[in-house]
Amino acid sequence: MTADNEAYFTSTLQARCLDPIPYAVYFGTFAHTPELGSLEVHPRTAVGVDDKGVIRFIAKECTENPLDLAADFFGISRERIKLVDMTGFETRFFFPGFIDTHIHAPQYPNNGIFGESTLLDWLNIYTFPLESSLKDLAVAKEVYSRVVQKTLEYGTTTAAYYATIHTEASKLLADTALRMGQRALVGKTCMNANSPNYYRETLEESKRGTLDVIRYIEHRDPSGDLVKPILTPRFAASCTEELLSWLGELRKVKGYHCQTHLSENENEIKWMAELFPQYANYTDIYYQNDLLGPRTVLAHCIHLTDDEKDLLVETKSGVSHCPTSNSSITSGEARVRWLLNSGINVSLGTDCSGGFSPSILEVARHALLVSHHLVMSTHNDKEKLSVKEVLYLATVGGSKVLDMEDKVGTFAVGKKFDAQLIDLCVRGSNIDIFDFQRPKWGFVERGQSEKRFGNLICKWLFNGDDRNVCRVYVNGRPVVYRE
Ligand SMILES: Nc1nc2[nH]cnc2c(=O)[nH]1
Ligand SMILES: [Zn+2]
Repeated sequence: MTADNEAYFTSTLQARCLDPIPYAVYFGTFAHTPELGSLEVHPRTAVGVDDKGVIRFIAKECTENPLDLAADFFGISRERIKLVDMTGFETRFFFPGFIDTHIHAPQYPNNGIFGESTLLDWLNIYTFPLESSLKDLAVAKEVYSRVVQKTLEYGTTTAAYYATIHTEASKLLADTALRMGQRALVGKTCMNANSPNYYRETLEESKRGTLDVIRYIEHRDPSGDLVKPILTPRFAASCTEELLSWLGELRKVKGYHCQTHLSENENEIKWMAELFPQYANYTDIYYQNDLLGPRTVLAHCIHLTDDEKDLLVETKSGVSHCPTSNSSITSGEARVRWLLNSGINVSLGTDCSGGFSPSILEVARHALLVSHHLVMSTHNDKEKLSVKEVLYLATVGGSKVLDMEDKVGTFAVGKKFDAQLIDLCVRGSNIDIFDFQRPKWGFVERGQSEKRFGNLICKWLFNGDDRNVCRVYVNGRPVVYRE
């Protein structure tokens, strides 16, 4: 740990990860997607959250005073419980926080800057020069605080981040997530081959840096409740076989999370075959080096063969679908339905800055549109993803891929309160709700809520943005608070 890092952390004693969590009861409309293709909407619902940020009770269509209910349940006085009552706002609803399973924090300044490039030239022209500049901790501090703040404002409560090859700057990213209260997996990117001289490490530096960052994160958040390390070989091409197998061994022995890229671009796949001729295919490189498993996140997976898909099924590896990036740098259209039907967990990633948007809501929208494009070429209507399905990928899908299904993704007793409060009618909103479209909850018959609210959720998916995010909670703590 450097003096710089220590000062950064302790200078912010208001670090949100250290704030006490209030006992609270949230009262209003709750929506979530517990199963693929389902949407549940529960008006007048009280959700009680304890001082560990855990949801302890859910009272649907509650007619009691929620504070009395919570005081009884927790066995403490009403004064010690925070009431967040949104029942007076019929166009507001709580939704589970979004989970971004693939984002390159250091690339955030390049969002929207990719020209006409495709993956391999994009890396050399735009990406490596920017990433290498984060060796400077002042640059890293600015970039990381802005990307964490921005993703929180878009409702991302959990993110799996790639940092750079730099050890100290990677630690700073973990500190930034902790300080701002975002749930995160943070990985020091490993690159000891086929990378420019100005942005490459030796095998020894990569191993030492990886262990150093893991130890640092585990020291900062010993329970791993908020921030955890993740092994991050950039992609097979940027690592020697020796580094891949060392990381694979570490993963197998210690059970760490792991993230990398797979089958994104056709030229990339050809390059892998040239670099690793002894392996059956691209996926086999990771398979034989023990990098696949239920805590492994594979970004893209666009051009997989049946054999490769079978390796993901066998190892229970998860996929991060990144449709914004795949359209921007012309990588292709991932066959999400095929992956889901094979039993593979699929989630969504912004892939900033291959993708131009930090918003998982926008990525969900693109996932739906890309699935329509797939139908236009395959003429198989079953490829289409619905609004409910892409919202599932944005929440529950992410929780499964990151092995956090017991913790986040839906509102359920025993899970953490990671949530966003959405207001469809906020001033300046991009969404226009007409009077005849308002939910008018007082007149909704039991069991009709989803029908009444479903179209509003569609309007949110297609036209919503950060202006509609009034509040964001992670682990029961408010981390974004507007008005
Ligand atoms: N989209 C994307 N693909 C990669 N493959 C290797 N590195 C990267 C990266 O930074 N972004
Ligand atoms: Zn990526």
